[in-house]
Amino acid sequence: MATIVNPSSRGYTQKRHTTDIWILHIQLQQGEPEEHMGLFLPMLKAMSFKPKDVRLKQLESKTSPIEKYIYLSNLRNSNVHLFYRLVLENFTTLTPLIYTPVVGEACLKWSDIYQQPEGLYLSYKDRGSLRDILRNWPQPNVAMTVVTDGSRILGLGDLGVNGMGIPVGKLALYTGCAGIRPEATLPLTLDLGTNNETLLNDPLYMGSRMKRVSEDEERMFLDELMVALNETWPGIVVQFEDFKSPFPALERYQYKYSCFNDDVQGTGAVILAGIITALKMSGIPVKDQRAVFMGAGSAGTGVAQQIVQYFMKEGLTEDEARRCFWFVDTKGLITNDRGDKLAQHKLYFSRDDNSGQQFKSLTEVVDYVKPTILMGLSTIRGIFDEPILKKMTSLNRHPIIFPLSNPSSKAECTFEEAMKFTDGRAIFASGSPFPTHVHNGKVMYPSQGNNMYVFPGIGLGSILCKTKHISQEMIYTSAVALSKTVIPSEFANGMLYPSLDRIRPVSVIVAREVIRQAQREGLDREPSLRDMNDETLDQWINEQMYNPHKEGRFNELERESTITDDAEAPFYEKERLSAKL
Ligand SMILES: NC(=O)c1ccc[n+]([C@@H]2O[C@H](COP(=O)([O-])OP(=O)(O)OC[C@H]3O[C@@H](n4cnc5c(N)ncnc54)[C@H](O)[C@@H]3O)[C@@H](O)[C@H]2O)c1
Ligand SMILES: O=C(O)C[C@H](O)C(=O)O
Ligand SMILES: [Mg+2]
Repeated sequence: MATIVNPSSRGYTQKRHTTDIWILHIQLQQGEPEEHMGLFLPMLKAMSFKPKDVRLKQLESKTSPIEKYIYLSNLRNSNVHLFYRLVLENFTTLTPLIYTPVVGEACLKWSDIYQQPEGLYLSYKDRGSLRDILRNWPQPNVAMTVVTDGSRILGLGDLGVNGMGIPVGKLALYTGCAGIRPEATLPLTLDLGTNNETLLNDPLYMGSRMKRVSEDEERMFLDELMVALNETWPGIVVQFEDFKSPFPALERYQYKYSCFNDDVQGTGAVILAGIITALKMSGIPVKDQRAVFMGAGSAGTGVAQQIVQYFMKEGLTEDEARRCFWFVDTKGLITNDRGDKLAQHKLYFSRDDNSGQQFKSLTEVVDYVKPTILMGLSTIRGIFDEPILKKMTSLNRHPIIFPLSNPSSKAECTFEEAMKFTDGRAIFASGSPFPTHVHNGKVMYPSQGNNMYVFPGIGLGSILCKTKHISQEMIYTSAVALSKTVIPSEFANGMLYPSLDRIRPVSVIVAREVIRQAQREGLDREPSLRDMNDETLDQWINEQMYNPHKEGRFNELERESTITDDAEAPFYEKERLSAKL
């Protein structure tokens, strides 16, 4: 039977061995039947052994996406560098498992699948002591936090503390995409109650069994939190995530602290970048664009505001730009004379040119507006149905169709539906990933307009230049920078975003442009970066980024360990590489 060479015989201390070899060894020791070891046999016979290969095989052997999610979470907790090495080497295939869509399922089941603490939960009872609690966090140098109150997790609604999957997942992308060191990230979930009855009645639910606190109470809690975070880790960048709208914290804090709301601003930036490229593809000038937005929440209005800014830079007046948008919410087209009191964030886009007519359904609105762009941020799966998509195709040579609701189960249409019902003519981007589709023998490539293209670079740039706050122009600049990263071959394939395989260099470009904009506005507090030209700055940014390939012990093991037929099994010592966290 094959056994594994004792690493000390190759000059390694046993301590250096990773958990991977231990797992293989235990399985062999237990005399697993050969058919069960099928996955491992070729590796055991191979001369060159790589822990990451074993991990990928083990991952493949998990049958359901949620098992894969749990497997990867455990790997991150037991061997953080190996986890990030795998992520970086297999970014396109692993991202859907560590983030959307599978993170949605993980959040739905969070209390059931809970394995270990992966972030900090602050509950309403903790108010008055937030600073002391933060000081107990074992990491001295936290630079970035993603914070949610779980009140609107993706398109899945109020999931209370089960929303922790989102800060954990987004921060994994910060590390993966932008090289923020894992120990410099703090996943933070506020337990301010939940209005989700299913959770309140679930004996396994880990959050407080109380209804959500009032808006005023939440605001006071956030006021204390922002002070506490900045006293504990001065200059920390705070990303607000998945708070139910209306969420006034952005207006309250954006000029006081280094913070941004990813659902409003990150979404706005990433979708603007996609729209800039989509307009080039469609060939229709800005002044002739008519965009119907299904869903008028934080993301929808955030996206439209960014596009307004772009249309103005392209020569429209603010009023002309604003009038390119029609919003639909649960009550139909948003108009001034609809008869209900509109939420503050909807007022700007409310129509006054409807001549008293009110339109309830999306179909009626599409017939009335004849849009060039259809944007979905409504959480209604399938609302972009066959008749709507066909209608868009009859109106446009290349209709721009963006079903952005997450996770995939909430998407307004799938890529396949979009291709089928527009005869392959749609210019498409979704929030969650979809597979390629063959239409009339031609492979069609979906674009994923996900915030992960911008928030890592926004965070990285903000941290590195020590910005005083994150301005609207810095966000806008990230969008323009992203739009310029699409290369001709991607454009030719109908892709609106760069390939995810290039996410690190793309994040460097976004970070650099965010820094440059902070410098233009005098917000930066790291003057040495001003003297660098772009090339030097890019190189410097790269040098600051966490690179799992250069970290620690397993790197040596990767290069040199082998498996032979007759050696002793290694000693296993559970060593938490993430112990710093
Ligand atoms: N880039 C991305 O991938 C990205 C980024 C942010 C948000 N999103 C997704 O966008 C969706 C919305 O996010 P949000 O922050 O705006 O949420 P939100 O709760 O603030 O807004 C949701 C909007 O949808 C509308 N809506 C809900 N049900 C409706 C119905 N039956 N008919 C018409 N309108 C309806 C609501 O009126 C509201 O205006 C979520 O699914 C989220 O995951 C995607
Ligand atoms: O950024 C994302 O991946 C998703 C977005 O924040 C969302 O809420 O759906
Ligand atoms: Mg979000």
